[in-house]
Amino acid sequence: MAARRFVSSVCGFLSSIFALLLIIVITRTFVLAPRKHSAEPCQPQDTDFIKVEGELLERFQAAIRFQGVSYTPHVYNGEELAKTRDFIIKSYPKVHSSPLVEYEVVANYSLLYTVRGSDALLTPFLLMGHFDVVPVENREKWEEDPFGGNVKNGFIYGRGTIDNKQTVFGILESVEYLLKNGFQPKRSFYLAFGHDEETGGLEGAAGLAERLREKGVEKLEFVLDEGMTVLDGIVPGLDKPVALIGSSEKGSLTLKMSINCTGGHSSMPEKESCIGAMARAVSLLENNPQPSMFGTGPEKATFEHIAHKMALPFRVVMSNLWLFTPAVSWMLSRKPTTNAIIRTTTAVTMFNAGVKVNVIAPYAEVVVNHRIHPSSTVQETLNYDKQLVNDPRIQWDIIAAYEPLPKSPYGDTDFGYQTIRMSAEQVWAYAGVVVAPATLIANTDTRHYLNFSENIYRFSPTYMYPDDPPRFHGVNERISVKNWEQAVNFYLHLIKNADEAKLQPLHSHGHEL
Ligand SMILES: N[C@@H](Cc1ccccc1)C(=O)O
Ligand SMILES: CCCCCC(=O)O
Ligand SMILES: [Zn+2]
Ligand SMILES: [Zn+2]
Repeated sequence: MAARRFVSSVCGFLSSIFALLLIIVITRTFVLAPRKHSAEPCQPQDTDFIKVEGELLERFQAAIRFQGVSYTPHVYNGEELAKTRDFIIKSYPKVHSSPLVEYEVVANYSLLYTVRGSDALLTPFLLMGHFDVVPVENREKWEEDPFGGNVKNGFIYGRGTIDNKQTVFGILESVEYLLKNGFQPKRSFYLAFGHDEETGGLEGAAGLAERLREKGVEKLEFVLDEGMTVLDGIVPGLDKPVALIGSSEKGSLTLKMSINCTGGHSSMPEKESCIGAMARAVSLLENNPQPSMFGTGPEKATFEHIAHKMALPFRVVMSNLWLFTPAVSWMLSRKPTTNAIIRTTTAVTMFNAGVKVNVIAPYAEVVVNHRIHPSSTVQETLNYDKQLVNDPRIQWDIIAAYEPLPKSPYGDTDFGYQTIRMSAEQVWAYAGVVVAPATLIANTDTRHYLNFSENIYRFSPTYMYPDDPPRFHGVNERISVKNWEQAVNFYLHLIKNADEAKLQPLHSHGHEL
């Protein structure tokens, strides 16, 4: 009898707990208002819009043909970068002759523009990008010449089309168009185009930032660099495209692990070679990823901003991360793109060992490239690796390292973030785009500008489907002609939206870009 009473009271207790959980889950899903934006629609139609055809398309194709490759710090194809620089100066006559614009070459190849506004009380903003590119590997796997700028099936193929010539030339096309049409900005703005971003910007961005300081620039309203993109069909549970604005940026740690062995004749091998020991270390690193930080950093805000647009099951889950974090963390870990948002990533990028087929390798070295989650640090990342590998024979050297960058605000009154958001919503209104803050999973030149502003954002107007992320630094990098047109118009909208003294309600847009 007592046992029966005990069981029924336990059941009663559990069912009341379950009922309470259910009420919390439903309340958080349907009652807590999803994040709404501050801007209301119903503004006059904004018909300003650039059609990319003829010379606008040909100019971008020509830009892709320059092979301004940067390899390691201070090692790059200077001749091709000089040609790119000169092509820019020649191709945009209004930008380079308007009395509103001053421009100068910095560190031989980079370009700095000052576009003077009429209202000195408005704090200037900065738009930046880079025109150097990473080398091309596996050329035979490319469908089109990586430096041909050819159009095939509506796509412009080439190294740099999405990293990052679409930004540099999208900005230039929009400023040229605005100046041609008599645009007189109220708010001044700067343009900074670097020539060595792919090797850390030690000459370009560093020199451009120094030049801004020399010109007396102390504060920037906001900075926009390359970064996260528009993702369509990549975030699980979201059938709308999402424009992720990088309000934070991961840190970076590039490590070298090395090991020395006695070497000798391959007819008398030890039980384990240097190569074997290093292969074991690599296998441990790849099979034991750094811990998930999901829910501790900016990625939580990303999902809070998009939850209300997700399919119901996902919406319930994303609105109740207090309960579902482990499940969501597992789900996001399954794809490289979403996994990179929730943890410090580990990429073994170089493995060198061996000198001859019949000689025991006297040495082996491996390079590991970590991108550090904003909730972690360089030291934590290194400690994790060392404890995991736990091999006293291995020497650890840090090649390059810096902490995750400061987080920028994304509130309803933050001018920079809201201006970028509004511009993305205007350009991709036809697709029902959702905009959210996010962590940039890679790295940019923005760390050279931290002293000018707390409002630093990383967003490229690139529209990506599931098969596109591997094109970054990879094979068959390309951008659709339509997306190139959207990129130009994104910067056109951004510059116009930023020219207001304060946030304006969202312009309603009828045209599909
Ligand atoms: N943007 C490139 C190059 C880079 C690396 C590290 C720091 C800054 C830039 C990357 O993320 O790999
Ligand atoms: C994803 C955006 C690119 C990151 C910076 C770079 O590789 O140039
Ligand atoms: Zn790159
Ligand atoms: Zn880039």
